[in-house]
Amino acid sequence: MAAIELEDLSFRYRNQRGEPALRDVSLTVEEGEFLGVVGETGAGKTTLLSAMCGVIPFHTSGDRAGTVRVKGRAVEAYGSLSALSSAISMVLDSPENQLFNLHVFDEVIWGPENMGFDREEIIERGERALRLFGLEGFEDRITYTLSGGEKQKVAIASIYALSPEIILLDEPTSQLDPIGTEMVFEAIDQLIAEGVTIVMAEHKIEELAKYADRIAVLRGGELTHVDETRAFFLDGADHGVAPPQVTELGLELSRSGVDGFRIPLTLEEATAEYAGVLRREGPR
Ligand SMILES: Nc1ncnc2c1ncn2[C@@H]1O[C@H](COP(=O)(O)OP(=O)(O)OP(=O)(O)O)[C@@H](O)[C@H]1O
Repeated sequence: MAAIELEDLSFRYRNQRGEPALRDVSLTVEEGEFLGVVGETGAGKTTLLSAMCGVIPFHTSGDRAGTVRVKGRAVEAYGSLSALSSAISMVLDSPENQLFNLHVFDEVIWGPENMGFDREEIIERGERALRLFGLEGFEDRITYTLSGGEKQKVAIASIYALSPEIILLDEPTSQLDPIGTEMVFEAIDQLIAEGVTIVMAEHKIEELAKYADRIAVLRGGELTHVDETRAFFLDGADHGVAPPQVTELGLELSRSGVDGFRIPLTLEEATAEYAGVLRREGPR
């Protein structure tokens, strides 16, 4: 069964003028897939993710047409955002907006507590989430003293503790430096290993090239292109997204030196590494 199905989805915010935020978007996300969503500012990425996870229509109203199904069931049929959250949940771009508790462990168990699990299950879920994302020892850390990357990892762990089968990430690295970005992608790697379905809006095309199974392009609210990642970059299709440049990769693909200081790879190393990524049976 598909994880998410969109059929002719259109949406206009209540106070929106001009073109609607989404126009006739049809798209299927398979179970266990990692779909990257790219597009310029205002293209509709956040709106698309909000419609997938039920923020639209449960939280944000407007004119909506078409259907959104999560695990074969229309989003409205779930009845509420919290009913949907055990199937699909979203990580926002700013961790500050989604960390509510003073201590890391309280943050991670906050969702399971609100779902009404018994105490043993709550603790088990919290510990498992911290273990999975390498956050053991962070239990008593004060959330606002964490680095940006650590905060975002805690945010992902907190969503993971709800065991949703589908996790949406809305530009989770947009406010992070390269080290923080790497932390987030390490966490995403864990989600992939756990078989979680992932939809991620992301500007860092090099990271999507490495991790995503398919890439979708939104432009002016329309889905203009969707393809398997390898074909997306190699087929030269006119999707308007610049392929990862080797020179950019030279900056992106860096390794840790002393005290975590980043050492850029040489151009030859970066080229070889990117070719290696593509040579494997696709990016993933
Ligand atoms: N609450 C709102 N009310 C009215 N219009 C909105 C609202 N939120 C978004 N929009 C408009 O809908 C369109 C799509 O916005 P959206 O935030 O989905 O784009 P985006 O691709 O996520 O952009 P960014 O990369 O800047 O986050 C834009 O024209 C935006 O101005």
